[in-house]
Amino acid sequence: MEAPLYKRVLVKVSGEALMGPAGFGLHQPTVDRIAADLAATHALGVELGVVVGGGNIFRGVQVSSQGVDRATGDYMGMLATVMNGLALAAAIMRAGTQARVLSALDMPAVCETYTRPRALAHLDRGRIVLFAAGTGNPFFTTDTAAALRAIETGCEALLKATNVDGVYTADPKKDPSATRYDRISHDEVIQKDLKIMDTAAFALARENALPVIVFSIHEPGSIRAAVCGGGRATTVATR
Ligand SMILES: Nc1ncnc2c1ncn2[C@@H]1O[C@H](COP(=O)(O)OP(=O)(O)O)[C@@H](O)[C@H]1O
Ligand SMILES: O=c1ccn([C@@H]2O[C@H](COP(=O)(O)OP(=O)(O)O)[C@@H](O)[C@H]2O)c(=O)[nH]1
Repeated sequence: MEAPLYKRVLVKVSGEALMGPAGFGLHQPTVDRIAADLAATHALGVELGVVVGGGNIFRGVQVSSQGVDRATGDYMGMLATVMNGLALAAAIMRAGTQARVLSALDMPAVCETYTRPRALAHLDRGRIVLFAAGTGNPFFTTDTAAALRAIETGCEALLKATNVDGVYTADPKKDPSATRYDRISHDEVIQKDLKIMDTAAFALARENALPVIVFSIHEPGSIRAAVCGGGRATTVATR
């Protein structure tokens, strides 16, 4: 029986992870697979917060190049994360685990508004908490939201479930000779400008000694494996 290394973690699920092979929007079998992995991780007794991205639907920078101002584009991006949060929460509940969506932007007819005490109360009661609408501010990313919520809610690690199986010496999609780190410090990631998460997110993680585990979401069961210290991943931590 695998044993979890952590009592409470924050999982960052990118919007793109939810589109699967579809190329845009939500691919329901992929959403269900990720929801099942989250539910199985929760069943190990781990308290789970999840920050969902929105890149499968909308990114602020895309429209800002087409004439919509950046802040407005970013609010549209944050709304996309709320849609993803609702879809993922519904899938988690279908998998038999309680889940709640807390949005950084007030939309009481749709879901609860994020407050730290509310999030902590849900986590204490064993519900998976989905943090939507990023930080609630334009010019930020959901990676920064993930680091922020992880620290605010006392998570022991940030699990970044992404397209690649770890942090490389360079972007592996552009440089085939790039090699993967098993372990690296926050300092080194920032100094070498390794673009797996934005610098604001890594700086926040470094200041608060929050380990970041980077692994591929395409591998079935990878969230559960990462929580148990298994699978292929890079650990970013203070040396
Ligand atoms: N040094 C690096 N190591 C690993 N991946 C990198 C690196 N630099 C850039 N990348 C790219 O970062 C991408 C993951 O970041 P991003 O697309 O922002 O993730 P997400 O959408 O999961 O938040 C990978 O697909 C990879 O191509
Ligand atoms: O705190 C935040 C988080 C997100 N966004 C907007 O929401 C979009 C979707 O988030 P992100 O690109 O981080 O999603 P992911 O890459 O994880 O799918 C971003 O492009 C931004 O436009 C924002 O303005 N503030």
